[in-house]
Amino acid sequence: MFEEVTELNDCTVVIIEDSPLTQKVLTACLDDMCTVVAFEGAEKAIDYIKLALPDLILMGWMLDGLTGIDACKELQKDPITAQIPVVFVTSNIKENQQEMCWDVGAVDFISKPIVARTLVNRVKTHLKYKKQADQLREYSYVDGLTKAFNRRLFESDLEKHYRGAKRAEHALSVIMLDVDYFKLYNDEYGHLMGDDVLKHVVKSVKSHIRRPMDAVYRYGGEEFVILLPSTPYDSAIKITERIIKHFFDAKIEHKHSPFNYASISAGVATYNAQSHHESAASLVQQADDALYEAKHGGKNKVCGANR
Ligand SMILES: Nc1nc2c(ncn2[C@@H]2O[C@H](COP(=O)(O)OP(=O)(O)OP(=O)(O)O)[C@@H](O)[C@H]2O)c(=O)[nH]1
Repeated sequence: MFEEVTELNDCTVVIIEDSPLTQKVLTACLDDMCTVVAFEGAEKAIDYIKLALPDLILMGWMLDGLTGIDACKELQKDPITAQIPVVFVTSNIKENQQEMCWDVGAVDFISKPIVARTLVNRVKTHLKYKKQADQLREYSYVDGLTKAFNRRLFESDLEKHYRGAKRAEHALSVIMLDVDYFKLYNDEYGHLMGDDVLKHVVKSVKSHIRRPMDAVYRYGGEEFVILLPSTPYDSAIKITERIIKHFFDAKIEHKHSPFNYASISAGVATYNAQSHHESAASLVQQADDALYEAKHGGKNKVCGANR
């Protein structure tokens, strides 16, 4: 099931260590294998980790500012950074201190003085595990045919982004997309060609959503949903218009469509501080209602719920 993990040079290891000498030794041992970024203090390191999402953290026990234990607790609070394995680099810590490390999510220890070969092999093993875990997560959340994310991930991302939008008073736009006259397309050109059309929907979407948090999910058979966090209604409408145009401009022959080519319709709904959505589900329902309007108002177009 796994592709064998052989290349580690696209991995990043963050070292958080207040001793410049230990930092130097760790970096020198690892930087032939992967990218290494070193910090003396935990606060700056945490800011970097939240943005860069490295593959492994080598954590000192005492650091400038927060302790290694405090830094781990901070990383555990965020479900995304909590997934990054942490290895403590320590000299003779007591049993109860080791317990504290396990309690805050450490996956291993490396003892000082550093033995280069042990360090390299341990780091290699943890990086391989991390890559395999990432692959597995991806397989379980990605639709095999279209490579969009699947419905299961959509439900959890929707809830997460909806809560985030409410808390931060940001906008959250939801776009429902559906292929027009798709039953007729399948009947005329066959299921395999139909599958290619679905792949093309995702390609069109992916070429127009660029922010790291934007994502497209396969919602059902020929229906897709896009989540655009921190994206106001007008921008979501513009992006959707571009996606619809990009898809149509591929000129995929469809002789049973009045447009002669395959097309998609879309509905947009946006949560913002002024809108009245009781739940994330009601936001999706609004986008779905807008999609229904687009379908019944001629197709190959977008309708919005927040006009
Ligand atoms: N090729 C292919 N077809 C699929 C897949 N999943 C669903 N479908 C087909 O999508 C079609 C959806 O048909 P309808 O719901 O009637 O929608 P439609 O024909 O597009 O009609 P409108 O949406 O009103 O334009 C059905 O024929 C399904 O078999 C898939 O994975 N691959």
